[in-house]
Amino acid sequence: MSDDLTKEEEHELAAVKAATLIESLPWLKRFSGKTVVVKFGGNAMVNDDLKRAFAEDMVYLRYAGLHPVVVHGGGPQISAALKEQGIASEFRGGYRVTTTEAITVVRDVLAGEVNREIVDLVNEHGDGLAVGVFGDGGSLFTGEKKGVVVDGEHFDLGHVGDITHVDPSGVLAAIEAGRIPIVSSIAIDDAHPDQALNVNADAAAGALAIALGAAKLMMLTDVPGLYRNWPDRDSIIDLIAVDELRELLPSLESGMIPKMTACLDAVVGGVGGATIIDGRIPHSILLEVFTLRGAGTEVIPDPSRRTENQNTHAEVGRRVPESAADPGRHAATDHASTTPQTSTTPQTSTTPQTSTTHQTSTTQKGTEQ
Ligand SMILES: Nc1ncnc2c1ncn2[C@@H]1O[C@H](COP(=O)(O)OP(=O)(O)O)[C@@H](O)[C@H]1O
Ligand SMILES: CC(=O)N[C@@H](CCC(=O)OP(=O)(O)O)C(=O)O
Repeated sequence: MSDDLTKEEEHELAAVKAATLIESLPWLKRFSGKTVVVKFGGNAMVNDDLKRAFAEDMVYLRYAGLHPVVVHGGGPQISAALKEQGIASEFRGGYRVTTTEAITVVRDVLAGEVNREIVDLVNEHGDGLAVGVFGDGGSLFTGEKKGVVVDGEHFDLGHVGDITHVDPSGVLAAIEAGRIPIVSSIAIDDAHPDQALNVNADAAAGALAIALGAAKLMMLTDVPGLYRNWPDRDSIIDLIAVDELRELLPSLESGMIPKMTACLDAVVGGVGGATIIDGRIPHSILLEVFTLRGAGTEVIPDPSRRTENQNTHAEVGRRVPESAADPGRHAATDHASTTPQTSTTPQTSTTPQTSTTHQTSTTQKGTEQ
């Protein structure tokens, strides 16, 4: 403890630390032995201190008895590589238009550079626990091409796809071996199995969380959470049930569209809860998992549709508004099971998403990140 502190201050500080530790007890009990999927976005990867804090968090979760699975993005890193090679890159409705020339770069950056970097980082703190898994290896992700409708106009996105099939056996084997899988968001194109598809990393994290029957999905990003009226900073949402999110979805912009769609699909698909977290705050994952208040915006199931896996929030009384925490209705289990879904189709979306045409967006992500 600091020499500058009085004895009384030292005792107070110790009491705060003890209170923080003991606050984590219900969450340790709740999540120990459970799988949590963490989406690590490219925007959260630009700072070395944050990357190190993220790696420490993954190792901490593992040693606390949870099974973290990382799905990473790499949007800014892909943009930089494409620019360096003089390949044009633009976004439509939150998705990168990916030409035949670009898909090779996308795969090289995600599976080569970014995946290896995260594996190395986690291994620095975690005694070799991390293992890299490529989405298009061992048929983890299979997908089909998708297009997007923006302002009523249909756009071809090239080698971009939705995941239609997840085979999580490789990831499950890694989890069972006590490892931390680090997964890149590339899929095999079902129509052309020798070709890769560029899959939005949020969508990949959501699909994997469903297939693993995860207790939680956490998405690290560069804002404190979801804003009802973006960019009005007073409109941050702490907790949102899927019905309300479904209504809000058409008003969202750019990168928030795939992110919130993935959260919605994950929770509808049986994942315990999905949270958007500010990745710019060091150790925000630990705050989300182990504190009563949590962090960011949490998406929860509608009360009448909760599964056993999804009772956690209401039971512990965390952030749940009265309307969403109707204890009389918790037992209802009218949809997805809590057991790992293996090779079934994970996209149980009730959002305005189809396999070929995605959510209409009123605005577009810029041509370069
Ligand atoms: N309603 C909203 N609430 C919060 N952020 C929003 C909203 N609508 C659009 N955004 C934008 O979405 C961005 C996050 O998406 P994205 O850039 O794809 O993140 P990441 O790279 O972390 O996946 C934010 O930085 C913000 O600019
Ligand atoms: C289709 C599509 O847009 N794919 C994304 C994949 C990477 C990603 O999602 O990275 P972030 O999570 O860092 O944004 C892209 O090419 O940028």
